[in-house]
Amino acid sequence: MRPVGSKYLLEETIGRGAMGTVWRGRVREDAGLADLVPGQQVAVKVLKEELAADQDIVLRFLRERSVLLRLSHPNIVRLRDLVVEGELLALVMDLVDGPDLYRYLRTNGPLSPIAAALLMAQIADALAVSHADGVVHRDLKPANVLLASSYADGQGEQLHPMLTDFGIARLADSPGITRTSEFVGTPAYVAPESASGRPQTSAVDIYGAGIMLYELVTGRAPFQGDGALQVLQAHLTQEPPRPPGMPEPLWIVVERCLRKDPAQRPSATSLAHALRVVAAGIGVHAAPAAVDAALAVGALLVPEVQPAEVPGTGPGSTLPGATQVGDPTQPDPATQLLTAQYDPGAATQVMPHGAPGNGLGQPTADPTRLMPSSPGGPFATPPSPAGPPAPAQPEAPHPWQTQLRAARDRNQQTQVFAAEEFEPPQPSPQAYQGGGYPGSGYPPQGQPRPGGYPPPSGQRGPEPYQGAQGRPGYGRGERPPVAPPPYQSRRPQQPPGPGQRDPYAGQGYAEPDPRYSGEQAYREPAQRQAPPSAAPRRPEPQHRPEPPLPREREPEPEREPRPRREPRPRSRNRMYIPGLGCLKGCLMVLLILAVAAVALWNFTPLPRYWDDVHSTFTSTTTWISSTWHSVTGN
Ligand SMILES: Nc1ncnc2c1ncn2[C@@H]1O[C@H](COP(=O)(O)OP(=O)(O)OP(=O)(O)O)[C@@H](O)[C@H]1O
Repeated sequence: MRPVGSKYLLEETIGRGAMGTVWRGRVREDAGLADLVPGQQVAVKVLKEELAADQDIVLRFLRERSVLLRLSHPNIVRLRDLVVEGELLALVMDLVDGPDLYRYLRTNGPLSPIAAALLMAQIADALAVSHADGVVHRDLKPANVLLASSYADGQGEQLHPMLTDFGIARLADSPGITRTSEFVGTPAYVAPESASGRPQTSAVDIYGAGIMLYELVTGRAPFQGDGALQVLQAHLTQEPPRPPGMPEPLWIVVERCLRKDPAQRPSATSLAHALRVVAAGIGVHAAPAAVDAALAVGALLVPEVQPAEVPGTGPGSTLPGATQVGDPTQPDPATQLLTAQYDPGAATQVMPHGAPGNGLGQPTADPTRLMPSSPGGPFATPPSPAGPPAPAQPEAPHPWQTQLRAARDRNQQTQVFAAEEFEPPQPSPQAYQGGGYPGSGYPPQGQPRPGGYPPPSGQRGPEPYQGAQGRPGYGRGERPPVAPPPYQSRRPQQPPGPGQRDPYAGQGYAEPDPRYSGEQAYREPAQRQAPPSAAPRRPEPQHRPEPPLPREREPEPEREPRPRREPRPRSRNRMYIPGLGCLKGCLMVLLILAVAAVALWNFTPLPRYWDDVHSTFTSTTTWISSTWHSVTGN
């Protein structure tokens, strides 16, 4: 075990991201902390050494310490401590026992519109609190939403979304790491103003929430592209396509969140409220008033009066000579980057705003130098559009690369890797062909990914990460199996019986069957197992119980028509007589019985026994008749 500061011990790696390595750790017995118990498990994010070695980041880390530490909300992963020790910079936070939303979606497929709305409403709650405190997340994406297991009486396991990585994007936003022409973010979720170097406000988080909402329901982000810059350009120039099957009220919310003009996006508070109204009004059992309220949701989406600003962004960061997207005098960046591959699930990137002529409004920055990537990878340098190619120079390693290499050589325990080493394994688009979401890599709704998390909570066996044991042996890409949450649930067919309370009446989502717990309660009756005698309980529920987020009832999947039965092939025997098969069998049985009878009669003492029985019978009847005659006298 490795000490971090004087208060924590690192036990093992949980996962790795772009900014550092996340460890499962423990509070030391002699730590003497007010709000953490000795021995309590924590998650410790050890930032990469180059971040820790950056004076500017350390200063910002310390300056923002108090605001980040006081961010407290049931849907925010609580930051407990910031440790600065020599060249080590670490964030200590609550350990969350569950998968992140990105992994969850990849395993279980998209959510129903109601479940997605209710989940995002909770994320919007978290954003409302942080925006009120002046903290903009700036890197909203499913990988930054952790799903904590919680146990509520009679409801089994539920997954509770918690937003993490507040302030991290800002830490990486240091001149030592990024240049004025770069930003931190994940291309699929980046707001147009971030992509083009305009001032950023809390509205960038609302944009990220809109992208996430779209993705939760459809399984794919609205703006796609082969290269990162293509995706960024799509954010700037394309309108999001309305996905088929998305309920009108939910689409109204998504569309408003994805407005190019940040001033037209709703505040986090109004977004949370609107999403709950939508969730209540789009279910199959929604009351007419709830349906009407959901259709009028547009009126609830009011912009923030004074949005929190992201310091250091804005006109100052747009350097002279920058070109704008859509500038007809400049070559199209998309065509420059057609060969670059783009991974929508990739980790947070430090991205260039653009090279001359890339149309993204920023001057030269060699993308390959920022986050070292494999040749032809996400940030491969586009071919220079203008002038003859410069003579090939052996490329000097970027300071980051040098530092990373040195860090790896120096320190085996706190592992620091180059970005390309963290790439999570991506399912091939073919993996789920034949259903689901083309190109998303997600399995079809409700269908677990091969080798994914095993269903359901009732069948979940003892797991190595339960209770105080933590999650030994699981790194990024090796998260322990987690049962699907009630988001996957279905509404039971029967209404609640007499005297049974319907806890979800009027909310448009399912009533659980009280005889069952957890996911079982929301299954179709035919799919349920026998009711358990008692719902298993965890000794210490970690989070406040949330109402389950069941799926609305989905239409029965269309059954494939039965293949026409081929007529039975006729016997090749031309003398075929219908029914003879049966007759033959009967005759054969009779023959066997006859042979057996003859054999019995001839080769066993049966005839003798028969004679004995016969004579006994005859003498008995003779005796009975003579006795009768003597009694009656005739
Ligand atoms: N508080 C926590 N409790 C439990 N697991 C965590 C916690 N924070 C992060 N993790 C896990 O650690 C892994 C790495 O997280 P990290 O935030 O570093 O990377 P990321 O979010 O996947 O990528 P990025 O760096 O781009 O944000 C993820 O699998 C995440 O689920």
